[in-house]
Amino acid sequence: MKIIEVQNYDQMSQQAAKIIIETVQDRPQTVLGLATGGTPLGTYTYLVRDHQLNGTSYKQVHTVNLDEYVGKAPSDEQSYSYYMNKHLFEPANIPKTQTYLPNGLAANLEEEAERYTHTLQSLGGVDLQLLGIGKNGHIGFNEPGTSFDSETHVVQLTPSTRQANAKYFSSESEVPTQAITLGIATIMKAKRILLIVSGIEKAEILYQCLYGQIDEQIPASILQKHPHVTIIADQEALSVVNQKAEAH
Ligand SMILES: N[C@@H]1[C@@H](O)[C@H](O)[C@@H](COP(=O)(O)O)O[C@@H]1O
Repeated sequence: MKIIEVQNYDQMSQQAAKIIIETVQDRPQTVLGLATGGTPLGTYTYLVRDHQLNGTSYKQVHTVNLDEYVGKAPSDEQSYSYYMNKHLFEPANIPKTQTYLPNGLAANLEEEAERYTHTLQSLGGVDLQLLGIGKNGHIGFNEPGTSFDSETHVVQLTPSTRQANAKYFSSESEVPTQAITLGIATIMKAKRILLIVSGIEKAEILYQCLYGQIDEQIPASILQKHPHVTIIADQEALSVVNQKAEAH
């Protein structure tokens, strides 16, 4: 795993955007795996800025998102679909027909999860997967205890995740209780993974993910086994890693 330490959130966002831009310029038909949450927002801002200033084209790119809340329509401001359209797809002019998210309104959620797996396969898999990490070590919406062999599936969100994500809703009770997410095995099939981490509240879990036991209780710990992971983390997020390194 390659760890790039940066000073702060802005530098993390800039560096992550640089890697994505280079990947797309190098291979315009790249399949990008994308994430939501607060962490990637700055990265998307830099991608959009570069698109506007330098004209990097996303016309041939396909995007596959990690997850979507069950019960949220794309027109709903709290859906991940709405978030992606607003922060990246529209301002970077990515053709809508080439962007994919699970359908959180599907009548049969299990079938939708399977359909999403097929979509991903038909695209030939993800070339570069952007990932954030939840405070409990989740990736996508794969909560602690999820099998490392899991493919795309429907999940019950844990109280801690619903609490952490409540800041994007008017109250915690508004946070959906279920989501559809790419599984851990699905995420691990990406050719390259770019994990971005910022802030002191992720410092302990980042340490455990990078140097702790590979354990299903800490979903992101599986990344230790991926052959091509780059982690861009700021000083706060790396503070526990650095403290422990000094102590040795
Ligand atoms: N499903 C998303 C994850 O993909 C994301 O990594 C996590 C962390 O969010 P934040 O970046 O806001 O800390 O939030 C959600 O649960």
